[in-house]
Amino acid sequence: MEKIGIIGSGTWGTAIAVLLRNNGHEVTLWSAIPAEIEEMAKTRTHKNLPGVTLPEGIIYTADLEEAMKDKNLLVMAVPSVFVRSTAQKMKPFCKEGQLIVDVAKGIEENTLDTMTQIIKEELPMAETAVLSGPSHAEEVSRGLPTLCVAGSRKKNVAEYVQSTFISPVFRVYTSPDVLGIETGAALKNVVALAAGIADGLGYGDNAKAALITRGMAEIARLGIAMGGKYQTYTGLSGIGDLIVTCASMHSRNRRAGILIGKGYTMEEAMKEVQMVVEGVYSAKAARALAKKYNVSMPIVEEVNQVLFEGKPAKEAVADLMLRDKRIEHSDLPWE
Ligand SMILES: NC(=O)C1=CN([C@@H]2O[C@H](COP(=O)(O)OP(=O)(O)OC[C@H]3O[C@@H](n4cnc5c(N)ncnc54)[C@H](O)[C@@H]3O)[C@@H](O)[C@H]2O)C=CC1
Ligand SMILES: O=C(CO)COP(=O)(O)O
Repeated sequence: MEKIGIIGSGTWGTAIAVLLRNNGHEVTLWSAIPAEIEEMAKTRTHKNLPGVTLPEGIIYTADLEEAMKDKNLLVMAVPSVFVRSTAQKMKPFCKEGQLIVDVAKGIEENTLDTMTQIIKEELPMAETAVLSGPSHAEEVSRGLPTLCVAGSRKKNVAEYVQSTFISPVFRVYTSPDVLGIETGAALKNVVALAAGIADGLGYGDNAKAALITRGMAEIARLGIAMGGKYQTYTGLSGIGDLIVTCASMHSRNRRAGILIGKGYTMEEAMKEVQMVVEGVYSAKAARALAKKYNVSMPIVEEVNQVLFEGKPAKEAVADLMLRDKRIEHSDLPWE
């Protein structure tokens, strides 16, 4: 049995608490918002996970020291925009070699840092890892079969995360490609906004499949330029997560996109979804990274124009359709 502190009690932190508690670990769940965690402790439910009763024995706290004290593993589960400020608050309680597994998916807008890079900057004494893949909280919290990948540069760390999280309903692979996992995780949210917008416009399944495929090409192009590995983008944290986020009714990014496609502004859509829409924050970072690495990302560019420059969604799709004629990438030379 491991002692685990989960930093963040949104839907994902809570679903992970359910998984890890059912795996027999001692689980402490922390929230920055005392009223939120008190309500969860009282009702053993989460407002955005209807029908799920939280298992017995989870410890609920708004005290960061309590959440971190004597823990074998911490899970960073706050939305990406709060990862830096939360890591700063964790500093006084963070011991040498403390393992922190990031599960937040994003790239910081002003620094272009990934989540484990932020954690390392703020908590240099910590050991970091990442857990990612197609894993909606709504399904994980109900014990539905899910597969993820645990990433660390160190094999023993990745394998420790794997053995802590793995269960008959949650299969975990390992990978040394932390950057590939983190870039796939953050960038798929931007493409999922585009997929949602296409749904909101009433465009069909062909358009969806095209966005997933060409979106993956953009993600892999940028990720590989940054140092990620091709195979990672064909794996669970790449195409796997992109598919589920573009297709699932649970996806916050897709749902926000649908509303935008129907004519809502970005702000109205985010308000309506009520949970974090990470793609909105990662979109600007993705555009900046595309520029920095001189990589073509037309879908990311159009999403930015729709979100932040008032471009009508229909016009964005038309502009994607009317781009210059291209070859689909192939290693096979022409005859
Ligand atoms: N929900 C899901 O199915 C999955 C989410 N993720 C990732 O997990 C991260 C968290 O997402 P969700 O749990 O869905 O978010 P959520 O929208 O359900 O929860 C947001 C939480 O943010 C917390 N919060 C508010 N202000 C804060 C502050 N100042 N400092 C720290 N925390 C604060 C609140 O406790 C709130 O519960 C995101 O990066 C998301 O991409 C990853 C995989 C699955
Ligand atoms: O990352 C996720 C599933 O793997 C969650 O995606 P959304 O934030 O779009 O719901």
